[in-house]
Amino acid sequence: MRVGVLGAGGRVGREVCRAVADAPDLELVAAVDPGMAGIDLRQVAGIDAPGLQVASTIDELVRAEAEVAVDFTVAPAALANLRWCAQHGVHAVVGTTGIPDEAVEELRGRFEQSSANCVLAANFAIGAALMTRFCELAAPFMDGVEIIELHHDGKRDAPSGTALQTAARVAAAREAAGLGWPPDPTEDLVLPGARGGRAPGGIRVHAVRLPGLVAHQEVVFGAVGQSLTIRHDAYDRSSFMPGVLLAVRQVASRPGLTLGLGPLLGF
Ligand SMILES: NC(=O)C1=CN([C@@H]2O[C@H](COP(=O)(O)OP(=O)(O)OC[C@H]3O[C@@H](n4cnc5c(N)ncnc54)[C@H](OP(=O)(O)O)[C@@H]3O)[C@@H](O)[C@H]2O)C=CC1
Ligand SMILES: O=C(O)C1=N[C@H](C(=O)O)C[C@H](O)C1
Repeated sequence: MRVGVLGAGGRVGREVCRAVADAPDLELVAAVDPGMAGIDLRQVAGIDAPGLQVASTIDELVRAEAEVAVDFTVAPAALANLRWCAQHGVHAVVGTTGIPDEAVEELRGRFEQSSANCVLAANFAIGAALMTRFCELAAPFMDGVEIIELHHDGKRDAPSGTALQTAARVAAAREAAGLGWPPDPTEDLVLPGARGGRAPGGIRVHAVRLPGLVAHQEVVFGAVGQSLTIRHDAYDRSSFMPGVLLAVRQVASRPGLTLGLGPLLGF
């Protein structure tokens, strides 16, 4: 499988370049990142990729005959890249967050019409996919729930894509169980924002940004006399790579657009 990485100079993109280059069944054929165009990939990602320079535009994927594009960029760029992939018949594995729901639906239509497929997941860490699944299981049995996500201080979007996905799945599980929005008893909001943002389904989301953190999330459920906390910690960006490689290997056999890692893991 010939793979091109979009956002190759970023925190996650560099890790993806290394993971693809190390995988015996995959070939790293292109690396795109406009801000680092022309720089040798050995310098950018610290891997042995003789002759591979960072390219400035996605058109490099055509020249390099890439079969799969892996996108870890920023939402507006990812949206343009994915439209390009659907149009040019290049499969896409996407981890970029912050793409609005309506745009995801537009992309679903485009990939349904395309010879290429797309796997889009807000979190490629297998532990994070399990966290979301465990939250769905807990949701019908607990009265209240709030999400606290904690990330490094270089993160551009808030709240995280993982938190929004978790909120959506927990809200759907609550609704299926006949539960409404979680109770919110605050009467006097002394400091605006103190109760976080309210995701669809009424679930409160709190975003923490601090140096030293990587990617962490706590989902706290409450019921009379008890609480249940489900937490996932990514201490290193290598944690996302098994999921990314799984998606790269499976994307050609999953028609249309697949949302989340769950379907690839069998849940
Ligand atoms: N799904 C998952 O498992 C995970 C998802 N993420 C998400 O991935 C995304 C990237 O995160 P991270 O690596 O930390 O961010 P970075 O800012 O470190 O990396 C993004 C890179 O993409 C580059 N870029 C911008 N526009 C383009 C373009 N059109 N083509 C190619 N490259 C482009 C940026 O360049 P410049 O800086 O010059 O703009 C930057 O080098 C975020 O949305 C984040 O939330 C992160 C971790 C895991
Ligand atoms: O920007 C990050 O770092 C991460 N982004 C993703 C998100 O927004 O959920 C996944 C993970 O939390 C790391």
